Amino acid sequence: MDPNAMEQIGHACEKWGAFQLKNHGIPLSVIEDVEVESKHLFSLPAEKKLKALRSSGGATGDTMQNYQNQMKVLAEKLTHMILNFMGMNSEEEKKWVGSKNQFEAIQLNYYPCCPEPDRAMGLAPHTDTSFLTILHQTQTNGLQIFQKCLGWVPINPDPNTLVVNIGDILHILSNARFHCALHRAIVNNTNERYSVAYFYGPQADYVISPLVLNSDVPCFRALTVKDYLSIKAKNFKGALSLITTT
Ligand SMILES: O=C(O)CCC(=O)C(=O)O
Ligand SMILES: [Fe+2]
Repeated sequence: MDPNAMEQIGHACEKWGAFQLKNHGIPLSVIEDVEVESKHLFSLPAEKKLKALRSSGGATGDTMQNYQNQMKVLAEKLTHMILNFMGMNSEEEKKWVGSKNQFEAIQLNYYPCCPEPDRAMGLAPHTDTSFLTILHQTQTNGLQIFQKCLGWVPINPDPNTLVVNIGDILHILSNARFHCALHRAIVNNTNERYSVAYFYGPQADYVISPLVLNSDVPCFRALTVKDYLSIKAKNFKGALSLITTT
C-alpha cells in the first residue's frame, strides 16, 4: 500500500467525492468471473433470469459471494483510512467497522446499445445513499462524475482500476467536508456496457451524526440510516437539504 494512500484518498474525497483505485489487491480473475456471470445473467430470457437469481448456484452463488467477500475486505480498509483521515477516534470507529453491523449490496447494471444516445440516459444523475460504493465498469465508456468547475467529467474504464464513490452517509458523517459524488451513466450506439456496484455502509439502526472537530457546527442533524433512507425515498435529490441544520 502506498504510504501516502490515506492522504491522497482523503484529499480526493474532499475535492471530488470519488477516486480511482489501482493496486487494490482484488485478483483480476475475481472481477472477470463476476463480469462473465453478469453478462450471462443479462443474456437470459426474463423467467430464466429470475430463476437464476433465486437458485443457490445462480447469480447469487459462489462467484458473487466471493466477489462480495473481497469487496468487504477492501471497503473496510478504505473506511479505516477515511475515518482516520477525518480524525475519528478508534472507539467510535469500532461501532461498526470490522463488526457485523454493515449493510452490503451488489447491483449489476446493464446498458444496451441505444440507437439515439442523445435522447436517452443509462442511469440518471444521482448520489449513492451508501457510505461508499466500489464500482467495476467493463470496457465501454459511460460513467461521468459532476464537478462544479468542470461539469460532467468522464471516468473511463481500466481493467485494473476500481472507482470509489463517496455516498450520502459519509458526506453527512464528514459534516459536508467530503463531497458525495453526483454521477450518471450515459449510453452509446455502438457498444453495450456493464457495471457492478458494491454498496457498503452501516446498518439501518446506526445513528449518523456529523463528526464535529474543534469549534465547527454540525451541518446536519443526527438521524438513523433508516430515517435517512426513508427521507431519500420520498425526496431523492432534496434529501440532504431536508436534514441540514442551517
Ligand atoms: O454504471 C455505472 O457506471 C454507474 C452505476 C451506478 O452509479 C450505480 O449503480 O449506482
Ligand atoms: Fe451510483
